[in-house]
Amino acid sequence: MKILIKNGHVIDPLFKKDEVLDVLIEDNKISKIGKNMGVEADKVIEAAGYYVMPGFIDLHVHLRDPGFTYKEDLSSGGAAAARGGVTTMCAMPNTKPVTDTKEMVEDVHQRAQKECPVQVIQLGAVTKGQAGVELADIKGMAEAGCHAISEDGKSVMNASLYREAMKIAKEAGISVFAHCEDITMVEGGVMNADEKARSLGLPGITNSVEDVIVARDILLAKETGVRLHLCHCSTKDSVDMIRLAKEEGLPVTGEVCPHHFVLSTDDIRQDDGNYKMNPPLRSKADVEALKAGLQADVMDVIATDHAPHSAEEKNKSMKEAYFGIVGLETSAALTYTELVDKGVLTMMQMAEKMSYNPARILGLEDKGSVSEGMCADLVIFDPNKEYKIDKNTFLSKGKNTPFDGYPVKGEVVCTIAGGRIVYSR
Ligand SMILES: NC(=O)N[C@@H](CC(=O)O)C(=O)O
Ligand SMILES: [Zn+2]
Ligand SMILES: [Zn+2]
Repeated sequence: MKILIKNGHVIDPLFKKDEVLDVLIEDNKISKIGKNMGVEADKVIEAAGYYVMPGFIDLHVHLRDPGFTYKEDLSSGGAAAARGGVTTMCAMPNTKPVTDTKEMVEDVHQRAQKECPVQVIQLGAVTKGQAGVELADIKGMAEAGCHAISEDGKSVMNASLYREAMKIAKEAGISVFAHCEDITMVEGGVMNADEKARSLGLPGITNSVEDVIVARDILLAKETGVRLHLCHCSTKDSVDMIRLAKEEGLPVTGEVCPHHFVLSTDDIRQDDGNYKMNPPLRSKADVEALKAGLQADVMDVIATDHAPHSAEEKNKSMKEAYFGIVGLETSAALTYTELVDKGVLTMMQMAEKMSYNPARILGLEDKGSVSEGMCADLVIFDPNKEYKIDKNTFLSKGKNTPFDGYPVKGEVVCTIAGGRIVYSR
């Protein structure tokens, strides 16, 4: 199968290409890139006025499969990813049972080949059952291709055990993806600890709940030499600590989720569970620090933390609702609208943070770039389309979003994964 994408504005972070070009795909590879190519193809896609970018690589997705498939499964999560321009995604292991063995990682990888239109990389848990007591088979899961371990949903509170896990991960050549939250400090908090929480009569989560674990984990990464990726950073001090770690040359990367750079605690108008996520929406000062961190490339990755839940689990008060919101189908539009269109990031930086840098973190040599010989994972993006986000159009089973009705600019026109068209507007 040959697909020719004509006249698109190619953004390639690897060779820093930023110009109108044609892209030819043959089978699952990008075979040729050039100006006004006159080649025969089975399918020609006219992309004038659109960006052609490397398919997005989302390092942080909850696919809920196995065990919570009423919230999402490989197929519905895959459809949502394709619609969002995501061609590779990392599935977090807080499933039921917890994904903590080599066999479970292999099972998801095998099923995903049939059930999911985009690539799934299943991450392994750090401890058995995410119970924080005994280490999971990190080496075995690495052999099964997990690329990283994560206890996401919580932190491994026993620093000695975590340090041991880091040593094994380092040895196995995989990364640690850290959810930073000192559970002993949460004290029942459901949103940012501030005036808004007090006015709503809700218990708050302070910034230090995140910051003390960010500090600890950077120090543990320094000691063990493991590649550390800090998930869903939400505070100014997280950004500052990652800056310092990078200045020291440590292999530390930082992730920001769209909801944390678009919304602040001020946007919470009432006690609505769809505004509840972990970490919570923070102050305006934190939001500005996250944006500045992204702009300065202190923060490397934009990932969704796509966390689908059922309507019953979310349409209630903050105290009762589960933590988490969906993100796969809103991430590109929110990033373009809030960061690129407003001049915070260039289009190249968007491609770096949503594709190139994640590919480097995962060690995927043939992804994250629109250049000859690379895997044919591409997204065609229309930067001019203006519309309001409508949760009823989501292909995800999860409709839990605070962005329903939110005006955005930018839409995925077409997603190509492994040389196959997996989504078309
Ligand atoms: N982010 C969330 O609020 N929830 C996530 C867990 C997590 O990412 O920590 C979930 O699994 O629902
Ligand atoms: Zn988390
Ligand atoms: Zn998560």
